[in-house]
Amino acid sequence: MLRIAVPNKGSLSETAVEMLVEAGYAGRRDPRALTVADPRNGVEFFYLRPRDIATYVGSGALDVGITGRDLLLDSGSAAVEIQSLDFGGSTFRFAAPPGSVAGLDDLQGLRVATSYPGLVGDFLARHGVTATLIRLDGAVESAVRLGVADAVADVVSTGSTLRAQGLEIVGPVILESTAVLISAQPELTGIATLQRRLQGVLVARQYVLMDYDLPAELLERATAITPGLESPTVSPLADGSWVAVRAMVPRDETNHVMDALYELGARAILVSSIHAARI
Ligand SMILES: Nc1ncnc2c1ncn2[C@@H]1O[C@H](COP(=O)(O)OP(=O)(O)OP(=O)(O)O)[C@@H](O)[C@H]1O
Ligand SMILES: O=P(O)(O)OC[C@H]1O[C@H](OP(=O)(O)OP(=O)(O)O)[C@H](O)[C@@H]1O
Ligand SMILES: [Mg+2]
Repeated sequence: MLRIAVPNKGSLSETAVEMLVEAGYAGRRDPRALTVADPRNGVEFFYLRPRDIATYVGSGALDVGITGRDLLLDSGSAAVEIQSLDFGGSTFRFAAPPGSVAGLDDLQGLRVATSYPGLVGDFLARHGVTATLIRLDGAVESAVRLGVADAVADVVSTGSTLRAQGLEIVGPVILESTAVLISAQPELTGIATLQRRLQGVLVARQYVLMDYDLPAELLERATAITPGLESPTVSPLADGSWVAVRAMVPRDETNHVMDALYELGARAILVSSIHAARI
C-alpha cells in the first residue's frame, strides 16, 4: 500500500486533490478527513499541512507526497523532488521599503522577516551575506511597517500584498517554486505508476488533439507546424492527393497553429480535448 501525503489546506490543496481525482484516485468525501484509503488503487492518502509533508516523507513515514519546492528546500528534509506538477507556481523574493536596499549585499546586518528561514538562511549563506532572520508564521509583509524587521523574504505571486504594505522587490530571485512530487525512496514500488498517472493528467491539461486534412504534397511543411510528440499520424483519404493528419498540440498554441495550418492549405481543422493520457 503506497502511502501518499496530500496538502490539506492552503494554495496547493485544491489543485492537488483535483489532479489525483483526475488521475483515477479516491478524493476526500469528508473535507475534514485526515486519511483516505483507496484500496482499489493500492494507496492510502494522508492529508497534512503542506509545510509538514516534507518532514513526513523525508523521514520515510510516508512514501511520497505533494508539496511546494520552496517548502521542501526550507525543511532540510532528506526527500527529493521527483516530478514537477506545474501548478502552485510562485517566486520567492526579498522586499524592502523603496530606496532602502539596492541589492543583496545591502541586506548585510539587517533584520529579515520570513516564514522560510531554512531556505533564506541557505541562500544568504551561499552568497556570503549575514543577516538576522526573524521567523514569522505568515503575513510577513507587515513586519517592516510594524518595526520588527528591515526587509522580508516571502512568496510572491501577483506582488499586490507587498505593494499594499509599501514594499518593493529587491535583489535576486531566491527561488522559482512550483508544486512537486517528493520522495525519499523514489524507486519504491507504485511510485512510477503514480508518476505516470499524474504525468497523464498534465498532458491532458496541456495538450489538445488536432486533426486536419491536407494536400499530400504539403505534409513536410505541415509536420514542421505540428510535429506532435513523436511525429504526427498520417492516414490516406479517399481522394489520394489528400491526407488526414493527427497530432498533439500545446493547448495555449491552438489558435496560432490553426491559423498557420489554414494559411498553408489545411482544411477541416478540428480540435478535441484529451480526456486522459499515458505517454
Ligand atoms: N499566492 C500564493 N500564496 C502563498 N503560497 C503560494 C501562492 N501560490 C503558490 N503558493 C505555494 O503554496 C505553498 C504554500 O502553501 P501553504 O499552504 O503553506 O501556504 P498558504 O497557501 O499561504 O496557506 P496558509 O497561509 O493559509 O497556510 C508554497 O509552496 C507556495 O510557493
Ligand atoms: O503576491 P501576492 O499575489 O500578493 O501573493 C503572495 C502572498 O500570498 C501569501 O500569503 P497568504 O495569503 O497565504 O497569507 P500568509 O502570509 O498568512 O501565509 C504569501 O505569503 C504572500 O503574502
Ligand atoms: Mg500563506
